[in-house]
Amino acid sequence: MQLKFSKWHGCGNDFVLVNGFNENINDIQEHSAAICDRHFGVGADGVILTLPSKTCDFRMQIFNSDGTEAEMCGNGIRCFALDAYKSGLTDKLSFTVETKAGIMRPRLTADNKASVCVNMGEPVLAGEQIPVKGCGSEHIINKQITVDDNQFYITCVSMGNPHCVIFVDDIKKIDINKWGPVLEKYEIFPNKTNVEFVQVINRTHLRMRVWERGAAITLACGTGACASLVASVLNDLCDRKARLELDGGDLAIAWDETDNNVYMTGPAKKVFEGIYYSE
Ligand SMILES: N[C@H](CCC[C@H](N)C(=O)O)C(=O)O
Repeated sequence: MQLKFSKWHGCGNDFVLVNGFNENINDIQEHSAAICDRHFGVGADGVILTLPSKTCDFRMQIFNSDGTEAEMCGNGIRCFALDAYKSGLTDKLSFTVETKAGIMRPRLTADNKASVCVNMGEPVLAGEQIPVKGCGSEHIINKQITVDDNQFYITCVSMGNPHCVIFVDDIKKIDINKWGPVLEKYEIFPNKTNVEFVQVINRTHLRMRVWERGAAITLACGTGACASLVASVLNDLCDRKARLELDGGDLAIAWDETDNNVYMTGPAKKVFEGIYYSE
């Protein structure tokens, strides 16, 4: 297989983007883990496909570096949108993208600097829809769980993909490599979950680190930043608009009170193009 791709990142969360209009992408999911391998492949947190859609301007598919398909990717869709515009697939500055998490609406800034605002839709809070087992339609806000004799207080939010948000006093003291995988696969999460650890700096500044479902620690997670903002508002720890400071950069997240949609604004950067060869 030969595959033309472009390599992008959003706050250091990096992706191999493949244009499904031109490339043969039939069995790409089974190759996605190999493509993402940082020694034997291109190296990335995920593979993102740009595809036609019957209902929207485009369709986006996202595969994690372990080969699993996710419903949505916040950093990825900013890269997706800027790539679609810069590669001439569209001349529109705002358009619709069909995803497994619903229709997303990226908007590019007129002077085409590499900042993209995305309407990420409404957060889902009912336990059974996130999903979190055994909670019915209850919202999971600051709920105590005990995992391997350790207590955690979790707030769960879906942005189309599941997130478990945990507030900590000092982000530097959390062993994410230990607790991330344990919580990702914890029994109450039937589809597993992304895990965000959040330190509240003040009511308009959150510091977040993430263990991503299917990708382990990444430098940033856009859907996770949205979920972290929503969880912080639900716990009255921050305002509805805040700076999310991630390992790889900052995102501006706002949960609009009038339309209940979450808006994410942040950078997207193209690093290189190439051809991937697989035996
Ligand atoms: N690992 C995530 C998908 C990528 C999301 C993240 N990279 C983002 O920017 O939102 C999941 O399985 O739900």
